[in-house]
Amino acid sequence: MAAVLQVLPCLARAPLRPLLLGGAVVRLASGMALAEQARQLFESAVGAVLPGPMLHRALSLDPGGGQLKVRDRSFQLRQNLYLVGFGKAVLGMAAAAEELLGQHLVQGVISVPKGIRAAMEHAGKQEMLLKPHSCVQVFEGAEDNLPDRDALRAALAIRQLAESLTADDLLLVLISGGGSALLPAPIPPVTLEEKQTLTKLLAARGANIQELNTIRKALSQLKGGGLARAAYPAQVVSLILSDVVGDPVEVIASGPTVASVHNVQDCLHILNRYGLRAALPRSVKTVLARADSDPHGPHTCGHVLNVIIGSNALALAEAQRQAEALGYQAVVLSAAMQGDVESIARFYGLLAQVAGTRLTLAGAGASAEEAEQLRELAAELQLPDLQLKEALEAVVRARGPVCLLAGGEPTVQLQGSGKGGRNQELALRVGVELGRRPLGPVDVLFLSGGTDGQDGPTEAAGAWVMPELASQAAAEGLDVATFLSHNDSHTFFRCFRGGVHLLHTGLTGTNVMDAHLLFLRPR
Ligand SMILES: Nc1ncnc2c1ncn2[C@@H]1O[C@H](COP(=O)(O)OP(=O)(O)OP(=O)(O)O)[C@@H](O)[C@H]1O
Ligand SMILES: O=C(O)[C@H](O)CO
Repeated sequence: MAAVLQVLPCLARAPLRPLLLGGAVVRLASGMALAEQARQLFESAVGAVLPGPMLHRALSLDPGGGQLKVRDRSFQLRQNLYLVGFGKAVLGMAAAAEELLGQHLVQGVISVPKGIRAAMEHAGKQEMLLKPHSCVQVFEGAEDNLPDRDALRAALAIRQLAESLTADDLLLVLISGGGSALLPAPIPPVTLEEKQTLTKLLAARGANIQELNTIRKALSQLKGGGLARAAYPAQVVSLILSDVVGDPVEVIASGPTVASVHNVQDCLHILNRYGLRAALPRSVKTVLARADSDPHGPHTCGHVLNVIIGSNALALAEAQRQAEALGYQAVVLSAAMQGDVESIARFYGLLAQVAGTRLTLAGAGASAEEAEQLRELAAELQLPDLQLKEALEAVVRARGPVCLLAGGEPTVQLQGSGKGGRNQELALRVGVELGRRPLGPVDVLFLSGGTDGQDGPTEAAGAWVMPELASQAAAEGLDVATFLSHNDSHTFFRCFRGGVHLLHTGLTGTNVMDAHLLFLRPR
């Protein structure tokens, strides 16, 4: 994420509104190009979870300025407000907090990705930057999302500030995705390098974020509630931007203000599962053995208020509202899209086929076989919040344009050395799926984008596709299957039709995983 130096101003556009002409709502859905609408809805999703709007929704000062309200809780302010933060979106969150809290803020320390201030400055995103003489100290580190010496220095400064607080103080903690790598404080004798190696090995062997962060918590002074313990007896309010499916506060950034419920057995199971138990460094074994005999048991965090202030579901809800304003029948399918990218692509292909047929033939038992395949695949994917039945019912009722929205984080098993990201790979695969299925007399478009504005190590946020993709590509001499076999989706989209299918937003300053938009418009 840190490598991108360009942020386009398009995300600052006003929210979409239906046009009012002579009192009548002009249904833009019938006129505006689908691709442009898709881009705008994606931007509206991201706009709902930008640091400024999020912080303003979560925090308010009473008119006298003596009380800080966080949701339904009030905190007395008397030169006792401190701030720490860590994560990819925390620079903008801290800037918004500083703007809102003004001189009430006594001191702060944040840990953010390397190069992020320069990137935001370069893009003219002043609202993502702290004021020139800010009381918040900024550390940049964790290049490539890996803990490093700079991030360690930041973590120690954060710990020092937390430990200096008293029972009269209030600590505001800003947390977003990428926070784990930006807050490394291994328990001695574990070294930073040992922690780095173990994390890399677990990730490379396919450990999911829950497993990875369980291990990180066991080896860290600040994760798994450690930061909250360091700040005790001060009150702690954590404002959390979720980048994990289901918004589990104990997993996001490894839950530094949430008491850990895992024990050493959980860690050993995970290390066993990935064949890492036998080769553990002595230091790691020592720390795990010590934790096992910890007479205090799990620590509580009664002095902490953890609040999710931004999530994928929130972003999708805003895009849904805007789609409805454009005249679409809009349904959120799921904010927990997880699984192999190939299966997810097949899911969207089948969904477009079933929905397309129902939309144009009004149900009537059409595409029963595909509907069954779709249900089976949905069951296999085990998406906890999937609203498939509701979405298909809405399609039958619609008799007009439909927008199905979803979000989450599919997985790509990297096989080739190509350039791409999970959104571009998903879009490309969905393009192929759409091309090989009968969809009926309906225009279909699928867009997939990373809400942080950077999909994998590319400068694009994602891409959009239509059913004609594979045939148009072939006419240009591009073989989609070859690009896919090398995970080379970005190279494909750069070549295909001069790159017009790429979604470019630049770094957005937020991150709530990915958004998927499927449009069906009867011709
Ligand atoms: N060539 C490629 N093709 C497809 N996916 C890729 C490719 N290279 C990397 N990826 C995927 O990109 C992801 C890493 O990129 P990125 O930094 O955007 O994701 P992330 O670490 O989950 O961070 P964030 O949550 O901020 O998006 C991984 O899921 C990885 O599998
Ligand atoms: O930092 C982390 O642990 C991941 O981004 C999940 O929040």
